[in-house]
Amino acid sequence: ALSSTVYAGDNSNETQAIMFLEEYNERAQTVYPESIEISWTYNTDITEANQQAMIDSSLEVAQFAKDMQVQAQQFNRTGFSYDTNRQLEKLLYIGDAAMEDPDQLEELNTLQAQMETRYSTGEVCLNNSPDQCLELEPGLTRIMATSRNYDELFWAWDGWREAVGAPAREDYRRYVELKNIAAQANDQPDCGAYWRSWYETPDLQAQVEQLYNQLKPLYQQLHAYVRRKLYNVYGEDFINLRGPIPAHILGNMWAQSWTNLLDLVEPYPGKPTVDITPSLVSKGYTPLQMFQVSDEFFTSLGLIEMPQEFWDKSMIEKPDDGRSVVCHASAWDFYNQIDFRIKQCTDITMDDFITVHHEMGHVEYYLQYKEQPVVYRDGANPGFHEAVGDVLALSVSTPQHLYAVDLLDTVVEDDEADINYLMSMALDKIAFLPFGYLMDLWRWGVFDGSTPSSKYNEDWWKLRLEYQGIIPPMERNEGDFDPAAKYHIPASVPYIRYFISFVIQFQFHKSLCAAAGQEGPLYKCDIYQSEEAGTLLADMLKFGSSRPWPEAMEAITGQREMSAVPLVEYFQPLIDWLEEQNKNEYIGWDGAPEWRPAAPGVWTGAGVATSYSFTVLFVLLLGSF
Ligand SMILES: C[C@H](N[C@H](C(=O)O)[C@@H]1CCCN1C(=O)[C@@H](N)CC(=O)O)C(=O)N1CCC[C@H]1C(=O)O
Ligand SMILES: [Zn+2]
Repeated sequence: ALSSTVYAGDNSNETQAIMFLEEYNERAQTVYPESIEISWTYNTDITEANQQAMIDSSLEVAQFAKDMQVQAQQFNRTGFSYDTNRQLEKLLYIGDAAMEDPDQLEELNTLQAQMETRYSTGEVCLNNSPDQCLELEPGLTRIMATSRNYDELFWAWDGWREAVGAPAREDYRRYVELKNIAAQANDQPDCGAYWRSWYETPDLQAQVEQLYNQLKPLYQQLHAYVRRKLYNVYGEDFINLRGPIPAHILGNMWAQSWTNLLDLVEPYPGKPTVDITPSLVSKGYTPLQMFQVSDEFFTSLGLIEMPQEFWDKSMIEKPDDGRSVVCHASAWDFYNQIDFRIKQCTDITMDDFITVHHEMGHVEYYLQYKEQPVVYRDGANPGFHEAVGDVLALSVSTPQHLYAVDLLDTVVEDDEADINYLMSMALDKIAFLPFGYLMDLWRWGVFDGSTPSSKYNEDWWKLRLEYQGIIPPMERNEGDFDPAAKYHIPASVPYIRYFISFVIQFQFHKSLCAAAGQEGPLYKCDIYQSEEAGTLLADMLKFGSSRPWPEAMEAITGQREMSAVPLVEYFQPLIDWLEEQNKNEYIGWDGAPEWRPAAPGVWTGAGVATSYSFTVLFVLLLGSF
């Protein structure tokens, strides 16, 4: 609906409107590619000059978007066709580019670039010695994934927040003010409302809250079971069996995925592992081979292969020439129907193998809708874009598939092995749900003013306790700014899309499995080489954002709603198993409100040095007898 800021002109000539849209589509495919290439240069070589070039270029693109908006506003759209109307509307709401004051837009772009640079170059140094510094990828990520030392984990967790969290607070406070000014220039009350408007779903918040409440019992069961297992490892000083879990011992810097705890929590340890990390390493897999295996899965469905330019220009490994890069993995559409890339500091792990599929899912979507007008080269909604790669990964991850493509040497098919597999999937998909939900619960509160900057960290940890059932290993205060330790906050990338994706990907999986003629339990389905499944998916992807997302949902699932039912169906055997396992556990974490974990010890890396020197000393002593 049009209102004060964005008004209608009086030109009712639809032929002129269509000619304008065609001219826009032509010019956009020069303006955007040039700017995205400059952004790519910064992302793959962080320097002051490249950062400034990106800021300058984004100001030029904003001017182009503004010029186009003024032209789009001349039309009176009331009598126009659905498609002309929809295309024009996409040109009226242009995000930050709508800001009236160019100085404020430059300030905002500079803040966003500075926050991204701080995060991407952040590091934690041992004993403050500059030659023992670790960046997030791969150093700190590997520690969070593999260490079982409570103090070492705290060192990495706290050091990262000290390096990139607290220092971002003031930038973030000003960023929020400017983002809200931009939102109001797009006729929205605040930035959270503007981000939600992309879903064209008036009751979006109510819908995601309902989905979360339907899934909360699954999460509480998993939380209780994992808490018990962590209690067996870390003991009663650090784990209270009726309370929240310390945030730094869940195998991930943000506790958003618990897959790295599989060796601690596996229900039936005797079975062959479903984690292919050892296989990838022992078989000498390279990042390129990981990408090729993923591409082969996509093409086995009849989907479009990655083009030559993708292989020529992507960055799939962290450079070793001293360059600073934005390691956080991402997929890139250059909006010229030719250039599509992934930038990933790929580590040889199952986590990164899954991420490769996630990113390639984005590129597949780009390829499928590249014939659409530029204004429609987007997901049906942002959650759809996040779901594509993950849907395929649900098939790839099955032990049967991994065995078939020689990524697992042995596979056992019995009830216990199935429970092990479902546990490994739950550690990713169920553990994620509260995090995927709370990230934007916090940000929506920040943008609408209910969370003032004086309560940024307090409200963050309130949500982390209420939804994730985790607690900081040490008392936090407003001198900290922990949300900025997660990429999407300083990088200004909305997050509810991932929560939505984790729900709808199981709806898509169920429909694609039916199309592939797979009859067994949903968690065993593998759509590999099914052209029927591929066609069903591709036909929806080709829509881009040309139709409202319920139509895209209907194209795949035959109905128009988001639903948690397929996710619950997929995990049902594990839910039953967990309820049995947990029958004497305290479910939830409100049973010890006064409890706090004991303080972590100081980690100087001495743990390694001491044990090493002790061994040497011991051998010397032996030798002297
Ligand atoms: C690893 C992944 N990186 C994002 C993604 O791929 O979504 C990157 C960075 C932000 C947006 N982005 C893109 O690539 C977009 N250009 C894609 C598009 O919209 O076209 C990521 O952040 N993930 C994956 C699981 C949960 C979440 C996390 O790791 O918390
Ligand atoms: Zn994504």
